[in-house]
Amino acid sequence: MSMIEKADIEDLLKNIIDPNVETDLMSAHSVKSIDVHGGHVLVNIELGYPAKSFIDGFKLQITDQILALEGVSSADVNIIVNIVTHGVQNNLKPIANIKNIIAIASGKGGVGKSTTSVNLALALAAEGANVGILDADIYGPSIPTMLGLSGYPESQDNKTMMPKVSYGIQTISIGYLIEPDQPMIWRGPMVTNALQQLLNDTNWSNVDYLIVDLPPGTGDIQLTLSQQIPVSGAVIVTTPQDIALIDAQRGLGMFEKVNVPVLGIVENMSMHICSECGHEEAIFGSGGGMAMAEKNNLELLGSLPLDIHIRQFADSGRPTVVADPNGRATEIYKEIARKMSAKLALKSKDYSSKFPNIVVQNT
Ligand SMILES: Nc1ncnc2c1ncn2[C@@H]1O[C@H](COP(=O)(O)OP(=O)(O)OP(=O)(O)O)[C@@H](O)[C@H]1O
Repeated sequence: MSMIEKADIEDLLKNIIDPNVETDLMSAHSVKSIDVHGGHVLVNIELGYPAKSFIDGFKLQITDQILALEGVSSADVNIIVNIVTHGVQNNLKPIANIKNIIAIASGKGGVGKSTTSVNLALALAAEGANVGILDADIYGPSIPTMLGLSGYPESQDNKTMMPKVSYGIQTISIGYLIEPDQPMIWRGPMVTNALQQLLNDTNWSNVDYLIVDLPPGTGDIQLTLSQQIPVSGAVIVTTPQDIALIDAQRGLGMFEKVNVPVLGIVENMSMHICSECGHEEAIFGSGGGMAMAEKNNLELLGSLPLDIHIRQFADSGRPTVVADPNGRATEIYKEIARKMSAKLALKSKDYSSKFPNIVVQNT
């Protein structure tokens, strides 16, 4: 029997693709160590994104492939998760106790941006991350309703607010501070101030990802926000309709302008599945999200169906990911959450690998 060597294991790991980053384990810099003693192989892997529902299956897949190599008698594969802080645009100052801010944006209203934000936040939490949501939709805050929360946030020092917590998610929203039927007639600068206060005056606790549910559109407010809040990445939610796509394209342009990397596109309401007969119908067209992703060299992170349960769960304050944890839609939300956070983890590695090698020459 031939002896197994570390290089053989490296070769194997170069051919195992992590589906969340869509890159092999070696190129993604996920392999921290490989030890080979006789026929025993020990591999330590570190993922930069939460992946509770994925790790066991992936570990088994890697172990089986190592065991199938000639000369291997036993294999141990350890996978740990380490979520770190990633870079932000224009060297803005990080917010205390928040590692990464991800903005969720849409070009136009009503495409399901808030529903997607809430479910992605819950999906990140289900995958093992500490998560917060900042409801930046000052004119139409919907996060409190979707998470079944209301009432004024508590304050322990009369200066800062405690986030209101639901299903383990820390949240803050202007909706907690105003009466539900109070009209919001603020001008741009007031809104920007209110938002900065919500972000900075909340006692966040050890947040890995703060999801910011931005207002729809790409006006001055969104632009100012994306210039003032230290955002690590953005996700664009769109429906497959042409008009929504045109607006979403503008959203993309806005983030490019302020140097915030767009992590990908989520297509919402992409297919209607009839609750009576199961028939699938592309009410808002089909393939639009994919076409847009391809055109902009971005990834379509996933597509959610137009599903009456998604609306009913969100309206009742118990979004899909908590109401139906084993359902297909939850699986899609978790997959998108993993891909989006994996993309973020990979981007900063890309960035660090772009630094030139410094060669010191002895003359
Ligand atoms: N995939 C889906 N299937 C069925 N209903 C959905 C889906 N996504 C969102 N909805 C419903 O569509 C409506 C609009 O969703 P939501 O409030 O999330 O949109 P939005 O883009 O945040 O809107 P706005 O920013 O204009 O307030 C809600 O009633 C929501 O429950």
